Amino acid sequence: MATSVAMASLPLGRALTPWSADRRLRFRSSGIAFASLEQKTYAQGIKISEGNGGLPKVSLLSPHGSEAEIYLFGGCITSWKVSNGKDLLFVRPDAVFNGKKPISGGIPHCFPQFGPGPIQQHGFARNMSWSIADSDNVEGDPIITLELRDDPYSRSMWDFSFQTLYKVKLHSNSLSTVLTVTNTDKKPFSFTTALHTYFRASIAGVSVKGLKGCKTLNKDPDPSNPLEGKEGREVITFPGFVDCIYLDAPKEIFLDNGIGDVINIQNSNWSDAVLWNPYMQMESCFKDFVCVENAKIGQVHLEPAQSWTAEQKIAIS
Ligand SMILES: O=P(O)(O)OC[C@H]1O[C@@H](O)[C@H](O)[C@@H](O)[C@@H]1O
Repeated sequence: MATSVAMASLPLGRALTPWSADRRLRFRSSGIAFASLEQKTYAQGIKISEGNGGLPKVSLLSPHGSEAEIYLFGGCITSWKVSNGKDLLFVRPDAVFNGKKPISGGIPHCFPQFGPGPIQQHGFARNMSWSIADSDNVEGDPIITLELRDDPYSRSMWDFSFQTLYKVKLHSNSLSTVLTVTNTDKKPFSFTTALHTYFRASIAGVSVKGLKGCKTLNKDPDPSNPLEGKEGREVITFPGFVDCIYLDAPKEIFLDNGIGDVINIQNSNWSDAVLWNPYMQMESCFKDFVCVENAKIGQVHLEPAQSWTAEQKIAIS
């Protein structure tokens, strides 16, 4: 039976955005934020706790044994474990949890710019604190909806009023996310976006299937001036540096992570895909992950009050 616990957006979440050092210190020392977060009632299978660096973390726990963790800072899913306990996502060893720099790993947001472009690489959404807008439980599957709105920090880079809602649902063998961007301004805006998913992997054994025939924009060697091409391979492997955009990618692609799992990556309305492995640029960890990203590389144009939505579902067979 579906249980729904609707909550007002936490004003504190807004107050914590952007996550300046002063605010973080106040947050950590006073405990007000946690008290406020912990006092709320959440749907079954949802827990709020203090994560790395004292940052608030949402845990989703499924009765089937799967688990996910999401940091409100960046709205970043940092862990997705299926019932065998193996984490299918990867957080880089150099990741910091200081509420100032984006968390490097898991599923960071790129919004409102995939990049490169006029504002910071991958935009500011991964660098701001999201709030909890709602929680739910449908037939045992926990669901959390996070929200991000503009504030002076975002406005300093991108002067628009917006709302993004990010609904994360944990199933027994999959994790689905729905991202909705709404123009709450009086003027139109355009954006690009991506879910920059870091999958745990053994790079020598990694392959991606399903992208043959796509138009490509190869960011190697020059990310600002990508080379146009067409993917001719059924099976893409990662023998060296890879940084490539696939335009009009299919609704389903398959990742063999080289450590025993085939992950089915489905999407609706994420029109493009990105494959990235930094190879020797990240000598200490490139062997342990691959990024397979659902993206929207062409500008999404929204008139006032219009919304754009895209869904991603990652599942193991
Ligand atoms: O910001 P991060 O997590 O280090 O990722 C950077 C990489 O992200 C990828 O999505 C881009 O295609 C690369 O060009 C870029 O270098």
